[in-house]
Amino acid sequence: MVSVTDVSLPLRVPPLLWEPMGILGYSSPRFELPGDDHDARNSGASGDPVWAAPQASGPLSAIVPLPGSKSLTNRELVLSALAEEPTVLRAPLHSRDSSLMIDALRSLGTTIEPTGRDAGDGPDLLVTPGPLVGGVAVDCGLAGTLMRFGPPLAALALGPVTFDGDAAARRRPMRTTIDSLRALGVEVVDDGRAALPFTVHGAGRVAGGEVAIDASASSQFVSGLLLAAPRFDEGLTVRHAGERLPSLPHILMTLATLRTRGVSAEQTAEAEWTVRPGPIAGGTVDIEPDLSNAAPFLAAALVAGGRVRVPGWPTRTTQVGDSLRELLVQFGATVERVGDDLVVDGGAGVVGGVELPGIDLDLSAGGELAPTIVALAALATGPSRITGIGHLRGHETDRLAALATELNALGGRVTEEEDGLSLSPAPLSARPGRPWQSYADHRMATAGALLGLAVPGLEIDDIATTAKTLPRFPELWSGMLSRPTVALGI
Ligand SMILES: O=C(O)C1=C[C@@H](OP(=O)(O)O)[C@@H](O)[C@H](O)C1
Ligand SMILES: C=C(OP(=O)(O)O)C(=O)O
Repeated sequence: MVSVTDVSLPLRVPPLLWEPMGILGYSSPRFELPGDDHDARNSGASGDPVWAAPQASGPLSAIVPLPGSKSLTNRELVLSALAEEPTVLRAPLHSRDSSLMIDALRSLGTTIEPTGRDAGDGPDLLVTPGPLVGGVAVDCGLAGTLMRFGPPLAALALGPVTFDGDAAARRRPMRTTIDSLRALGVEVVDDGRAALPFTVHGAGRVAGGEVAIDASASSQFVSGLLLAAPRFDEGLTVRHAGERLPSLPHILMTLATLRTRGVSAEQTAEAEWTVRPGPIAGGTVDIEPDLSNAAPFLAAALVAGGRVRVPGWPTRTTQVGDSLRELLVQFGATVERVGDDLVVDGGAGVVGGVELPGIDLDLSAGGELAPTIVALAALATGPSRITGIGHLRGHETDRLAALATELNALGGRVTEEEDGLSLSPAPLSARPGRPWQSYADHRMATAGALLGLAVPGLEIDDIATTAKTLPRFPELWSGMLSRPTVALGI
């Protein structure tokens, strides 16, 4: 759980000592491949070298420490910018998505500086709110959290704020953000496509009140409004009127982060949430490790066999990644807590002859886990059906099409349905010269790496795209595969 406590804030650090877009090396979605023993040859769709997905040489015995949650980091950055006092974010995520959020908030008038501590994945951050100013352009990259959380905050700025992003970001659904702001009296100018790019003309205040929206394409439409709502004159009640609502845990996470900072934020009906106006506290906020990014690593135990341990698994959390504890059991894993850590044991694993069962699963609550779960289902010996994930067509890429295309290119038998995917068992094999395509989607890239444990010769076109939420993915992945058993003692 995040916690807010009063601390004495550290001294300001000169900004030049730390520049997230420079020194940490994720100013673009590409970054240099870390030195490991996997060949980089041929060329992927991005023009970068392909990454030869490593196979496991034996059962795993790995401890994989994961950096901070994307969803918590970007919520806490927004709340810190809107707070009445400074906040220290401890162990935040440093990745492309969080870096873009930091840049956006800085340009809007927030001061964000590193503090002393860096446990290896980047420094803690001191966020000092300032008056929100317009006249700026925000690059959302491909970050859903920025394109949906940024505009309601920009409505509180004085002046125009233009939002744009990657080519793929211009295809992501934005209509509900635009329509809801207009319904609240905020001027938004777009080119008629109800997509990026568009401009929010902030008037320095938003009256708030009530708004009915269709959040069936993304829960982030709800979260974005709720995060800014304490600063609206009357607060806000958001009512979802669409036929389905994906990713409910992420809305509950939003309410929890608001409440932890002293804001009244409640679910007031089945699909209705109310945030009352009031000050947002600062203090110190601890960011949990990203449990959704744990998915491919923990699932690796089921494929390669052996045990994978993720340190610092929270005992109570709003992260949907916590549901991996049940999901992986459905595939036959043993999952246990050891102290503060989570350990997944996959026995001999697929490569050791274990047959994974097929599954029938509604994943609407945890769509961001789908690429990992679908990859496991593709290795199962029984048929699977994964439903409730139609909204994944509006994620980083159309994930249903991408998963079906890439798995079928390996010989899989995957069918796209309106609301999900069905899979029939089939042997998978890599086709020389035809790497697994990531479609600029970090979770497609990690799903490919997971399959590569069991599919000899599999190459990934663009492993660097994992920098969206986990810049050290290739390094962590090869570390997981190479560490000696005894030294780790698990
Ligand atoms: O609010 C958030 O932090 C998120 C909400 C979800 O979005 P959708 O509701 O669009 O699936 C999730 O998939 C995404 O990775 C992060
Ligand atoms: C859907 C995802 O990201 P975003 O926050 O960009 O929507 C994701 O990380 O799986």
